Amino acid sequence: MSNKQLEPLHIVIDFDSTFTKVEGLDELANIALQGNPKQKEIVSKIREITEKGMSGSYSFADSLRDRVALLSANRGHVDQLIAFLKGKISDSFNRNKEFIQEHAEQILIVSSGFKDFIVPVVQELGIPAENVFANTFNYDAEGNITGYDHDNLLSKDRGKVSLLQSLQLEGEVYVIGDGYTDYELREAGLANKFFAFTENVSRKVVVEKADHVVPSLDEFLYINGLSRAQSYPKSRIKVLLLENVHPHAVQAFKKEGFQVELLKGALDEAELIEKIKDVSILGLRSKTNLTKKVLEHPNAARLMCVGAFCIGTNQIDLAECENRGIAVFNAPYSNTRSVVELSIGLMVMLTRNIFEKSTRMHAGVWDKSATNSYEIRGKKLGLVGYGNIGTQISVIAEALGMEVYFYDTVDKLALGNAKKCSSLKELLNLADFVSLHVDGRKVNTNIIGKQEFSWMKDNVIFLNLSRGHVVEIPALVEAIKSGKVWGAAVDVFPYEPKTNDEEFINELRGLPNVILTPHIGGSTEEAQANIGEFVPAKLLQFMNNGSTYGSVNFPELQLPPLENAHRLLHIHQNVPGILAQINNVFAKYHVNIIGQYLKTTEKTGYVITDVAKEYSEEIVNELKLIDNTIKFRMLY
Ligand SMILES: NC(=O)c1ccc[n+]([C@@H]2O[C@H](COP(=O)([O-])OP(=O)(O)OC[C@H]3O[C@@H](n4cnc5c(N)ncnc54)[C@H](O)[C@@H]3O)[C@@H](O)[C@H]2O)c1
Ligand SMILES: O=C(O)CC[C@@H](O)C(=O)O
Repeated sequence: MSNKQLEPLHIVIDFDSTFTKVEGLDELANIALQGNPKQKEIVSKIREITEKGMSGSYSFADSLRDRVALLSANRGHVDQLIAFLKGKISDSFNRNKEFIQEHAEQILIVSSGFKDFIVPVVQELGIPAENVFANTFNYDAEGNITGYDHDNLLSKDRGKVSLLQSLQLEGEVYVIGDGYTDYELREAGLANKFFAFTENVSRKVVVEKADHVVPSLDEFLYINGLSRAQSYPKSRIKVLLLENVHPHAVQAFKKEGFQVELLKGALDEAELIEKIKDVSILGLRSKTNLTKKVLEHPNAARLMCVGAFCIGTNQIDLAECENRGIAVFNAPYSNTRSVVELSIGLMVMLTRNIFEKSTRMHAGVWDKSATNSYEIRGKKLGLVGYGNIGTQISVIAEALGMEVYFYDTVDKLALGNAKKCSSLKELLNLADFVSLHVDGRKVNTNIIGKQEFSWMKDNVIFLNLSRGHVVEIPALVEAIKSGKVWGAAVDVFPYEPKTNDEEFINELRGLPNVILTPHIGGSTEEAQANIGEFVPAKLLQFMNNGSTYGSVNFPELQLPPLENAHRLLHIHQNVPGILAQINNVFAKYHVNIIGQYLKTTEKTGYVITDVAKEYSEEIVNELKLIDNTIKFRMLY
């Protein structure tokens, strides 16, 4: 990436809420007032004054005077603040440390905050103390802050303007900041451009005045053609997260600078077509269907990868995603344990008829009796589907003294003393408990219907925590009403409400000894937090270095980190000769290949090439023009 000549350029950067994520004085008050019963009140007063000053609705000099008067801080507090602020440097500044260090001489920190804490923090990224222009505190002999230097230009109204006038900088001056006082430099004709920095805070009055709004330092560097950590600023890449995925996921993407939108509920097809416009990364759970119709809509043209924040991926048209070069990832075992625990608990609740007893107790009925209450110990558990969940239930159920049998369409290793059945009928014939744990492929629709219920023992206990369409609901209702099924627990349904505001309508409502749960088998704090970390990590690996390890629809490649090279990712239809064509392009332009990786599925090929040379547009264009190319992208 060519680096624009910086020689005649000065970059003036604000400190509070720009270089760091927070306002230094607010945080100093927070530290100094620890243990003070009025801490909250005073800190919020200081915050209020800061905000008024920053948005230009209060004289700066008055705001500084009022805030320092409320502080009650000393040198020790300033030291604590420095340590705190070092951990609060804005993510995009940390990411671009190399640029900052390299051009430190041309970067000026101009702040109405205090050198006392600003200097040690900006020095972390290599900016020298003499390039920091800010106020200074006065201290008494005990080290208490007694005030500040009122002669300092930066303590006065329009202080930044006066300071810059006095500096008489030569060449272009670009100002990056989040406050109105930063914009004033442009207004006064002292800066050629003002960049409103919105990574930490966005103020309407400031944004409206800006030449450019930059959600990160990467964006500033990109706009100005300067060297940077991200080849294409992530603030330009949209991430859409649906169905209230865990906040960890939002943080993971925000930390890297992506533009993230989180929606609470699921979306139907039409809504998704609308919202997917310009989205590159999509996160969803079990209730949003990513269909062919959505994928082929021009709005979905930028989609690069999809994260299912759950185990099941039946809601996603995986084949169509593959055709379009979109890699799909899921969390294959982050909520397994939660489903297992609930299944075991439900079996106990059902055999003791606990829910009915509890409901009657709430109505004042004391019915102490052992009639129709049983232990699960010694009973036969029949597991349909012996995958991650089925096998874990098998182990725990056996530890509780159950006899475990299973049926799986694939030949599976029996754990412990579990016994394999050779047909579904054999399993259903012998089990006292039947629990379904098959995956949600279409072919599994209605695998349990009238006939299968007829094969079950009388008074069977039946559980479905897998997928709703796997069971024919009218047949289950019939089996419950006829007494064939003595108790049932159902967590998943052929149709599930999109949000918590929609009514749950199903024929199973109101039946005796039937526990209904709103698809919460995997909904524990632990599982959701795990998923919220696991899935973004996969998506970020794909975005940042091209790895597809763990993808459910894509050639899987685990790639080494990219060091001092460009990485070119070529996704194509799996037809003969593509690799040769790619390499012919490199040979034609005398580009030396440092590393090359290829993986294919029946339909798709994925070639990753690491090259040392500066890339040229011609190479990129020729690679894109190779017949049968689906997608092409470049990483540093
Ligand atoms: N209720 C919830 O909140 C919740 C949470 C997590 C997972 N799930 C669902 O639980 C199910 C199981 O999850 P998992 O992680 O164990 O999946 P898995 O893929 O590890 O296991 C599924 C097993 O079912 C077997 N199978 C598929 N079709 C079958 C059939 N017709 N008959 C017998 N065996 C069959 C497969 O061979 C596989 O061994 C999935 O449908 C998943 O979506 C539900
Ligand atoms: O959380 C969800 O929406 C789905 C949970 C579960 O069914 C899964 O597939 O992991």
